[in-house]
Amino acid sequence: MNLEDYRNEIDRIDGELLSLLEERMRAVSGIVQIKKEAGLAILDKDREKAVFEKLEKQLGDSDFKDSILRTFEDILKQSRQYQEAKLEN
Ligand SMILES: C=C(O[C@@H]1C=C(C(=O)O)C=C[C@H]1O)C(=O)O
Repeated sequence: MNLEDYRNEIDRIDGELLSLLEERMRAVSGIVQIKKEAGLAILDKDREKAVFEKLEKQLGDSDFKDSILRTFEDILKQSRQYQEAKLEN
């Protein structure tokens, strides 16, 4: 594959990631409504530990481990920030 081929592949993958991230945020949006009604805390450390344990098990190429896990740390951080903003309103 040449440079353009790889970039086309990245564009396709970015499109898939975008849809999946939107889908994930829609689920987060449902969760924050439940938390709001039940008066539950946004941060759930046990759940986050379980999320990361699952991800580590599913990881295929260990060479990407640190980069991918850091990306998920950001995804969860954004998820919490979104929920905090929703709870403020
Ligand atoms: C979405 C939740 O809220 C927080 C964000 C999480 C996530 O984005 O995966 C996981 C746990 C919580 O700290 C949840 O409680 O499931």
